[in-house]
Amino acid sequence: MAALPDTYNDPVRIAVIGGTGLRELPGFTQVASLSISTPWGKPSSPITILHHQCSTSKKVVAVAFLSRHGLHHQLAPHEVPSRANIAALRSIGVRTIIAFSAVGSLQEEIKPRDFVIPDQVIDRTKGVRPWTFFEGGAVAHVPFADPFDEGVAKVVRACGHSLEGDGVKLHDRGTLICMEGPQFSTRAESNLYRSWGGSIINMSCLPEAKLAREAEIAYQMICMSTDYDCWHTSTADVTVEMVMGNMKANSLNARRFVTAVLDAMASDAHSDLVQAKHLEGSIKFGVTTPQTYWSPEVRERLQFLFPEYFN
Ligand SMILES: CSC[C@H]1O[C@H](OP(=O)(O)O)[C@H](O)[C@@H]1O
Ligand SMILES: Nc1ncnc2[nH]cnc12
Repeated sequence: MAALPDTYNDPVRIAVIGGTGLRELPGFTQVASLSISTPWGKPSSPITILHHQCSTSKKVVAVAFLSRHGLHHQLAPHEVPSRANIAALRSIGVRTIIAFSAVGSLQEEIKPRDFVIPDQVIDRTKGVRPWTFFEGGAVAHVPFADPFDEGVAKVVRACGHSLEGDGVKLHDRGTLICMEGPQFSTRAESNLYRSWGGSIINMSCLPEAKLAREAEIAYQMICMSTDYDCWHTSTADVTVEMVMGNMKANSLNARRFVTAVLDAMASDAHSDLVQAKHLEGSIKFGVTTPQTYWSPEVRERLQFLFPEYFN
């Protein structure tokens, strides 16, 4: 097969970040494979540009796909270069990210293979992952009270519900615990998270969601439950085999879900949402360090991220 072009000229507004068990999106036409370098290094994988034909309008939209843990799942959660991933996606025009994640369930009613659209996160990472673009001489603070994008979430929930009864069960909201890993939780931790009101647990929402917010990108995670972690008294404790087994068994539904979301997002009615017009400009007012005090390195980094704001 001929190698794919390594350039793509039009801006790509929507990206899918695939996680465990979703390393590619089969069924979409691959039109380019981009190797992008950023001031924060290289992303987890080449960014594949896919053409997706919307099933209703027949319109063709370009979608970027990035594999969070690398093409061969060689990056542990704390090794994922999230700053490079988000910066590379923004540099090709991305303003909306649909991020996919395999999660453990912390609640009886969220059964393995159910989908959850989280609306809150509790940060249990340990400060070992770089988590901001704004450091080393340029300080910024962005609101993060609602870590996911409610506008995108609404569309995603409607798509999930449209597939219900067809093997898909969807929970509209939930509090996601993002733990450090790579080891799974102890039983005491799992029970603690339940007592905090946690619904699901993973190792990869943060800092991805924080960096997306800093980059003015609308971000929503679609989670698929693969296990009951280790709190449940009548099911076996989580193992990788269990996670992979449920992911594989339900991969068709995961792909149908993502396809339905891309179809919906492609509609003209969602054009402003996909371009994250509602987030545009927020960083301009979030930076507290006047540009005159920026070092050349800081300027170069922030110009890469926001060429339209800082020159
Ligand atoms: C292989 S089990 C733990 C692993 O699965 C999840 O990955 P992702 O969120 O990328 O789907 C979890 O966050 C851990 O990284
Ligand atoms: N139980 C669990 N804990 C953390 N991350 C997970 N990903 C899938 N299952 C998980």
